[in-house]
Parts: sequence; C-alpha cells; structure tokens
Amino acid sequence: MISRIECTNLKRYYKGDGTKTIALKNVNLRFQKGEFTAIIGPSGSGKSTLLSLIGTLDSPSEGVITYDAEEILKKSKGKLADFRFQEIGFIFQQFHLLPTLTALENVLTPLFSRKVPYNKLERAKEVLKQVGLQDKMNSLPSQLSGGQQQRVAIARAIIHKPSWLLADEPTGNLDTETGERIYELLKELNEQEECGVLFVTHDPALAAKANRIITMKDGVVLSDKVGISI
Ligand SMILES: Nc1ncnc2c1ncn2[C@@H]1O[C@H](COP(=O)(O)OP(=O)(O)OP(=O)(O)O)[C@@H](O)[C@H]1O
Repeated sequence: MISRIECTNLKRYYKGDGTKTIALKNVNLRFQKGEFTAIIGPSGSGKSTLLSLIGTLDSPSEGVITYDAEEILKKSKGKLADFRFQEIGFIFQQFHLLPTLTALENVLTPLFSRKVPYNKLERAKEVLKQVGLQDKMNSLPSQLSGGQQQRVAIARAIIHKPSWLLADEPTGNLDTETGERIYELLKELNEQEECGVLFVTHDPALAAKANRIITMKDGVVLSDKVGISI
C-alpha cells in the first residue's frame, strides 16, 4: 500500500506539427495517502496531465515521481499494470461504462483475468451497495441516470481496493446537486477506506471543501493551500 507520492521537477511537453506544447513546466508536489486534495485551474493548465502522470498512464518528459521512494515508472509494462491494479483507481468525467454490460458486470471488469484473494462476485455486490446501487445491479448504463452511472464507475474504481483514487472532473457531467452527492461519496471513501483522493474540478465551491487545494495555471502550481474542512 503506497502511502506517499512525490513529484520532483516534473515537466511534460508534447511535440506535434512542429510546435512544442508545454503542459507541465516544473511541478513539485507531495501527497500523503489520507489527504483529500482538489486540483483546480483554468482549462489547459495541466491538471489532467498531472493526474495521468501520477496514475502512471503517461511518463514525464523530465523529472521524477516516486511512490514510497520507489521510481515505479522504470518498471516493465506488466509490472506497471500490476502496480496500477493494486494501488490506483481512476474516475473520469465521461463514465466510460461498457454499454452492453450491466452495472454488476461493469464493476467486475477490472478483475477479469486477475487472481484475487476474495470472491469477485461478492466483492462487486459489496461495492455497488457501498455506492448506494444495490437495487440497480442488473441495470444497463442506459437505464441509469448520470449520477448513478458515475456511482457504477466509482464502484468499478474501488473494487480492487486501491490506496489512491484519481478523479478527473468526476462531477463535470452532473448537475450541481448530483455532483455534490458524488463529492460526498468520494469524501466518505477517503475517510472510511483511507484512500488518498486527488480530485480535479472546475467548481470552486467543491474545491473549497477539500482538505487541500492545489491551483494550477499554465503548467505550474500557482498555490497549494489547506482547505476549510481541516
Ligand atoms: N496528447 C497531447 N498532445 C498535445 N498537447 C496536449 C496533449 N494533451 C494535453 N495537451 C496540452 O497540454 C496542455 C495541458 O492540458 P491538460 O489536459 O492537462 O489541461 P487541463 O488543465 O486538464 O484542462 P481541462 O480543464 O480543459 O481538462 C494543454 O495546452 C493541452 O492542449
């Protein structure tokens, strides 16, 4: 269980069609597992890039990320996939549910071809219950509201008991009230399961409720503050 993530001098640039886009300029950040952190900033400021790097979905152009002092990105692709499976749950703005699978089947997908020391079906039912969807296990995504679909996506993200939840605008497609409920659910998971949560949002009101608020602009961290809920 990884309890500390440290980013040192992170840079990420993209080269395409002759121009160089600098998504992250020089980011230095540390995260502790118990924290609930909001990342806020204008469009294009580098929030999603930072989350992809921390989630090992992408590699920095320069700089280092360590997980409990280990440079995981240096490992082989297979080892990296195992690391992601054990440690990280992703939640996105678009729920990315498979339309022909039921809620229960969607939640089970991360466990396909994985050996785990628990009963997969029981665990899937347990997490769906945890997100308040015990009555919707056999529904298809098209039969669920946006908020319910995001709950399925959250259940899928936590089924393998990750120590970190990385959420990229999880409330971006939801109305304010539904978004607040999803926020509360993530907060509950942070408190009960002790997952570290990194939460990208455009909503300053939601960000203000986090333990820690990181503001990004033009690829740099503009501010890193303790929020009001501490
Ligand atoms: N694959 C890519 N190729 C080229 N440029 C990219 C790529 N991904 C991101 N960028 C650029 O990097 C910069 C940062 O993008 P990023 O998606 O991290 O911002 P963001 O803060 O998450 O924005 P938003 O709030 O709109 O999601 C932007 O200028 C973007 O155009």
